[in-house]
Amino acid sequence: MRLRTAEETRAYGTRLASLLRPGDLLVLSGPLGAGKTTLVQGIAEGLKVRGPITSPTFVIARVHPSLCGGPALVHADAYRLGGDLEVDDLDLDASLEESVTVVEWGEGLVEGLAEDRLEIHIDRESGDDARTVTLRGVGPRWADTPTDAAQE
Ligand SMILES: Nc1ncnc2c1ncn2[C@@H]1O[C@H](COP(=O)(O)OP(=O)(O)OP(=O)(O)O)[C@@H](O)[C@H]1O
Ligand SMILES: [Mg+2]
Repeated sequence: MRLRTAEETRAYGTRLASLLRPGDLLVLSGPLGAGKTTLVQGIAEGLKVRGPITSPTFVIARVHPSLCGGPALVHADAYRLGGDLEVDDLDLDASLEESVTVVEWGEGLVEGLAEDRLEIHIDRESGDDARTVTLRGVGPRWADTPTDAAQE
């Protein structure tokens, strides 16, 4: 899926949110400035959670409670975790089973956390603002979920 502007990336995240359920884990990878946090902003809008979504620079993870009785959004930045600390160790004021958890830079770090996860890779293209997003659902949770539903 090609996303030409930051606005398109946000709108894509908002559509993606309609597929999400409590307990879901999303692993976002891609180079610096790819648009991972931008995508999370769209997901947050779709989930109707309290913002703002910013890069979790001084904290490892932030909990964004729902504004409508739905799941909270846990937004973590594994870039700062460094080692193999697990999100479960963070002692967040939220239950991961009841939340949607999104980990930026989680590739290679959080795989052991959950057998079910949606891997989202964002790549930059040279020259302009366009990004390419690739989804890969892993585990039984995603086996029957047509993730391309978010592509329309
Ligand atoms: N098509 C696009 N999709 C997403 N962001 C875009 C796009 N075009 C331009 N941008 C801009 O690129 C920047 C992406 O920043 P963002 O913080 O979302 O990236 P990131 O992947 O989270 O970076 P980091 O690795 O530092 O966490 C923003 O300033 C955004 O406005
Ligand atoms: Mg970011």
